[in-house]
Amino acid sequence: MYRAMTGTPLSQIRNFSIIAHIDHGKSTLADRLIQACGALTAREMKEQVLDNMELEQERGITIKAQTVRLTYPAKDGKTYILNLMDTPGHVDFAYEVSRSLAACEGSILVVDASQGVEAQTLANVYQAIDANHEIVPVLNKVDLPAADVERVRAQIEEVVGIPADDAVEVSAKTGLNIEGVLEALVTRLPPPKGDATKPLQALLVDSWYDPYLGVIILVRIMEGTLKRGDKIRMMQAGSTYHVDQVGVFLPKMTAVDSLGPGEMGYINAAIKTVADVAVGDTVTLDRLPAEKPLAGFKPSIPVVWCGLFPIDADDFEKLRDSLAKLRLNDASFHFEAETSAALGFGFRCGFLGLLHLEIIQERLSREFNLDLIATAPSVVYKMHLTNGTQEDLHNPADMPDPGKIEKIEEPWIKATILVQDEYLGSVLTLCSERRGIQMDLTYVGNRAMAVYRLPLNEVVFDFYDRLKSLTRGYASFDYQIDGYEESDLVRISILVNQEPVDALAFVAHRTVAETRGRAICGKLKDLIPRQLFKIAIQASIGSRIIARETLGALSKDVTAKCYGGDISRKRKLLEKQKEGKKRMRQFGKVEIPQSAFLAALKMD
Ligand SMILES: Nc1nc2c(ncn2[C@@H]2O[C@H](COP(=O)(O)OP(=O)(O)OP(=O)(O)O)[C@@H](O)[C@H]2O)c(=O)[nH]1
Repeated sequence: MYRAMTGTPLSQIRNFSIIAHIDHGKSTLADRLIQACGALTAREMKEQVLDNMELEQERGITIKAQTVRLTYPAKDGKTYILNLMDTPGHVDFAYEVSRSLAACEGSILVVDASQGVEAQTLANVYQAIDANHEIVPVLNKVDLPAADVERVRAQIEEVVGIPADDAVEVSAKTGLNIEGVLEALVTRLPPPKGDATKPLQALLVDSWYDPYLGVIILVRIMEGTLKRGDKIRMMQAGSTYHVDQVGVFLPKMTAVDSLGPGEMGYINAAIKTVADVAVGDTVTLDRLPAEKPLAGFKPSIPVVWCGLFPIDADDFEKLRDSLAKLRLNDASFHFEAETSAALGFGFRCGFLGLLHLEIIQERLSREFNLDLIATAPSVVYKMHLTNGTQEDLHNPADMPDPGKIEKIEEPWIKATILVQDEYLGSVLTLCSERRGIQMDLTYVGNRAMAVYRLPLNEVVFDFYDRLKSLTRGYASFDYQIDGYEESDLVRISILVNQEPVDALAFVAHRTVAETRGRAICGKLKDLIPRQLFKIAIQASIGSRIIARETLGALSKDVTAKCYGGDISRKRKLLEKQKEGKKRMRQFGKVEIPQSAFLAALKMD
């Protein structure tokens, strides 16, 4: 068994995260640091060891925070333990960034020297500053001809507001000056504090399900010592467990005898499911508990909800099992059973954001082979009812009668957008179309930085896609939830052949209700195949119809064109039609194709 480097003084431990805008080279740099510290031989060095989920590798994004312990013999002659916490780069996972930061004393800020400061660079730095981190700026990709080190250095000072004179210039790709980063970690970041003899206080940073070992939890020891065989207690949850194993990531999981203050490692303690442990909780010893828990961080709350329904009703149980399996490794994702008059039995699912939603949906179809209909994503509204109660509305279809509603509050965000001057006009128009309120407009080098407050409802569906297409992919975007505000919101119902289609119901601000209702009816007219009879497609607020389209009747015989006796061709056509029908949903007498659900709600 690997023995802990017991006796490593705190002064020779450094705990750090790497923060960066997406694609600035965080994972590549992490790999280089691991390689430089000899944790893996070149042959073992699989590309991007930290991004180990298949989907993560394919999409090139980091979803789950990971940690690695490195051993570095520094120029001062001493050997240091460097604990690296990986952090995800995308806005949806900002919460995971904050908990990784809480476990460290410092951060490396990676900025692509050919791109400069981006929206997430700022958002991440502010989080690191909030966590009292010492920050080491690193200018990456200096091998690129387009790298402009001096310009980006000045940007970091002006826009980010931290000194960048001694920013480390590296190329994570070629391996240039990786030692400069390691030396900066040792000389510029503070060592952790803590007392090995105090009662145990360990921050629960992450947890996941390992098919062989069961639930693994990742902790950062703040005070005290944790040993194999100890009985631990979760201070907030109150539950207790026997520790079967403690260990560190080298980056392979390696058992050690004990973990002391300042260290990061894992605990395996026969915990049944990830839902039993709360990230942010404090782990202490049952026989000698700490007086109080550590200041945890806010729990992650799903902000975007949508319904997931199996296309084939027989897949309902399979969907339930698959969702439960995904939840084992992702406690931030929520689901509860739901019934829809239109779509049958399914689940209402909560996500941290749209990317999170997309990832879960893709994993369901790819790993579990499920064909699903997803309803339009919705934010969580706070409903204040006339009877004095308050409830959270996750599904527009459940909205109470307008007469029972005193007021409705909706979530707002603070968004930061960086964009080239030439696209600024269209970005400002997009923001104001989405009820945005401009808070600030400044310049970062030759790019504009617009700060807006926007209702989240206007952003969840296609804001990011629209922003990207308006700016040909150049805009960078980041947001934080920024409170709830009362708003004049109404539920718009869509009726097909007089039948309300609950899965198409949505909530919108009264001022845009009619335009959106009309747009959706218009789109549905093109998306719903003609039937043998005329169909009315309507949008309504309560009993008031605000838009109407009529779909003319048509008799459609797919085999009409095959006269003659070619039976096999006829059969093929009919088979094809049957396949198509499987992808439709019957509403009264009308069949609506699956593609209509999302397409109808896309705004142009
Ligand atoms: N030329 C050059 N390319 C680099 C360098 N570092 C990283 N890259 C490339 O930049 C791209 C993004 O790098 P990643 O390490 O995946 O970026 P990341 O910041 O980890 O991205 P996320 O994990 O999605 O947050 C990859 O194609 C890398 O090969 C560098 O120093 N020079």
